[in-house]
Amino acid sequence: MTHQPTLDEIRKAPKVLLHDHLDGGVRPETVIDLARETGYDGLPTGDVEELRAWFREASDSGSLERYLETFAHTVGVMQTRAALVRVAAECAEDLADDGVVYAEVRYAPELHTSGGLSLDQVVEAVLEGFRQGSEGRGIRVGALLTAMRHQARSMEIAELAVRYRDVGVVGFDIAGAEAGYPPTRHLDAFEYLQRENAHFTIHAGEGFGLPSIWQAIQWCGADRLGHGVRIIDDIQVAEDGTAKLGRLAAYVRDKRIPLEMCPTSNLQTGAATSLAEHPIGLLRRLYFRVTVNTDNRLMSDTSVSREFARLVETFGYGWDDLQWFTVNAMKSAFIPFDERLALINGVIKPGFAQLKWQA
Ligand SMILES: O=c1[nH]cnc2c1ncn2[C@H]1C[C@H](O)[C@@H](CO)O1
Ligand SMILES: [Zn+2]
Repeated sequence: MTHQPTLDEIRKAPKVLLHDHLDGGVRPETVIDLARETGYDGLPTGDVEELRAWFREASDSGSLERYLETFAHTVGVMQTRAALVRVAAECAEDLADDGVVYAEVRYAPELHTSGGLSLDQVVEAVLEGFRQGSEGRGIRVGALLTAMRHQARSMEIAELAVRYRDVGVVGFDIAGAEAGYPPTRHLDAFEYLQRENAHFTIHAGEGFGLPSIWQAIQWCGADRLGHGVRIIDDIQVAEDGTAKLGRLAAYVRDKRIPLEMCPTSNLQTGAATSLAEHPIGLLRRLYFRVTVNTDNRLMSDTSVSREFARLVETFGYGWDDLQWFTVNAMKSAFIPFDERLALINGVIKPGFAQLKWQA
């Protein structure tokens, strides 16, 4: 290994993204275009660069609740079929340009019906956009349907996810403010999904701590954890660096439960204080099944490559670490085993081997 991977080299690596919100990754210029086309008049500015900076700064609030307020503007312009097709197509294009070869992109269908679309029409529009944007670009994009945890539509959304599972929807999720809205509030939806042999992840351990993670896994049966950073509260590190895992942390590691970590987003919402102190460093050292994600590319002005580059800079990671995160993510995807394996052996490993050879 001669030098640390640079951002340009990382962009060329075949990457996998499991946690990315469609309404958190809209291009600023598209937000402005769509606002004009759909008559949305709530934007803080009509200038592309100012709007890009506004999202980044307004999201730096240190609170998940305030961070989520910025979504009013993206959701506000995503209320027509044409807008949803465009945003989804551009999402697939942007991820492919960043070198992502497999992505699971999530959004909440219930937030996109105020212009008169039905839930089914919302799902069909987004799938069409992913299809258009992926075509010929060497990327596969699956959808995760999110239910908002403060609302009461999770069963309906879970049924929607099952209905569309053979045509591009690969799983289910709950998102929104975590404190006060525990995962068990949606237990019926999770039990339904389990009976249907369907996959789901749960945002847990981001804006709230261990009880949320415990419920997500032990009551609801989550396959993966969105963020999960607060699992760190169940790990004690002695002065000599040795770590003692509590029962929940040990369970998460032993069962290889994937953690969808989103470092930059966590700094903005206050889930972590600095990148150097971000739990990802310890969790990677302890071989938890860590994956690296963007959460919201617009709000965090980021990409998978940039998240990787920041980790390289902070923790001194090399190609082997980046490949490890990537293989972890591919193993944790919600598509069938044989398809995951084909991507690992046919795309990811050869891609990283070439970059390592060139380094
Ligand atoms: O990091 C997050 N935690 C909880 N909820 C989130 C996060 N990022 C986005 N959301 C919410 C806001 C979006 O409107 C919704 C669906 O993508 O999910
Ligand atoms: Zn998220």
